[in-house]
Amino acid sequence: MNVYMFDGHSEGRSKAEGWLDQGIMAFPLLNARYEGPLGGLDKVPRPFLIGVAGGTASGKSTVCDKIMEQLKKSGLEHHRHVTIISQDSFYRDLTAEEHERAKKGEHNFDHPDSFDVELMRRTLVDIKAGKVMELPMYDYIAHKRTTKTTVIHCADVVLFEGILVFYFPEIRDLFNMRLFVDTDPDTRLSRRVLRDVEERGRSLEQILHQYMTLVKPAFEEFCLPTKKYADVIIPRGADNIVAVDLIVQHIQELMRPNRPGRRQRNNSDSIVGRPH
Ligand SMILES: Nc1ncnc2c1ncn2[C@@H]1O[C@H](COP(=O)(O)OP(=O)(O)O)[C@@H](O)[C@H]1O
Ligand SMILES: O=c1ccn([C@@H]2O[C@H](COP(=O)(O)O)[C@@H](O)[C@H]2O)c(=O)[nH]1
Repeated sequence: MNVYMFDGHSEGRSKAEGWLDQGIMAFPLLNARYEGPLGGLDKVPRPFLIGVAGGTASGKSTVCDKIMEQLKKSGLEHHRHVTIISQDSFYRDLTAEEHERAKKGEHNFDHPDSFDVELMRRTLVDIKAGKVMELPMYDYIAHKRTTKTTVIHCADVVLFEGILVFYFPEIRDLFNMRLFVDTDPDTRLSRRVLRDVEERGRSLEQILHQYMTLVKPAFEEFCLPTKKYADVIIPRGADNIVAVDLIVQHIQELMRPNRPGRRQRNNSDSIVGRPH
C-alpha cells in the first residue's frame, strides 16, 4: 500500500505531483489496522485528522513534512500510516473569463469562493470513513485541477493543509486537532516571491501585484481571523522545533495502543494553549 508525502516543490505543478514524483512512501504500513472513523470513548478516531492553516508561504507544507519526519523517527511508522493533503487540490474550476484574469494575477485565489467546499467536505468525510479516495491534483501554472488524481488509502493520521482550512465550519468541525502556522508577513512574502518565480512560473511584477491587491487583503479578512480556532499556534513555522516536537509527542501519545483513558478529542482540548 502506498502513501504519498507531498513536498510542494515540483515545478509549476501540484504539491501532490511533487510527492508522487519522489515516489515517496511516507510510512510503511506494518501491522496496519483500521478501527473506523470514530472509536468508542476509549479510542482516538481513525484516521486522526489534523488541520494545518496559515498564510501563504507560512510553512504549512514544511511543518507537515516535519511532523511526518518526526513521527517516522519515533517508531510510529511501524504502526501508523500518515498522509498529507493540500487544500489547493480543491480549487474550483475557473470560467474562461476568470482564467484570463488568473493569468494576469487578477483572480482571487485567496477568497473562500475560490474553493469547491462541497468536494472538500465529501472527500474528508470519506477519508474519515476509511474509504480509498482519489484526490484531484492542482496545477498552479494552468490554474486548474488536472485530470490526474492521487489515490489516498485509509490512513491513521491525515494532515490537511491550506490557507482556509479553518474558514468553513463544515470543514473545521471535521478536525481532531488544529494547528496554525504563524509566520511574519515579510518572511512569507519573500518566500512566496522566490517560490512563485521558481516553481509557479510567475513574474516578480505579477506576484507583487497579486499579493498587494488580493493575497494580503484576503489573508487579513479570511485567514488570520481563523487563528482563534487553532489548538496550537506555531510561531516561525518549521523553525520552531520545540512546537513541532510537542505536537509530535502529543500525536504519539494519542496513538499509543492501550493508552489509559484514551478518548475522542473534545473541542475544549488543548495541547499547548489556546489563542487569546
Ligand atoms: N523555516 C523555513 N526556512 C526557510 N525557508 C522555508 C521555511 N519554511 C518554508 N520555507 C520555504 O518557503 C516556501 C513556502 O513554504 P511552504 O512550506 O510550501 O509554505 P506553505 O505550505 O505555507 O505555502 C518554500 O519554498 C519553502 O521551502
Ligand atoms: O492557481 C493558483 C492557485 C493558488 N494560488 C495561490 O496559492 C496560495 C495558496 O498556496 P500556499 O501554498 O498556501 O501559498 C494562495 O495564496 C493563492 O494566491 C495562485 O497564485 N494561483
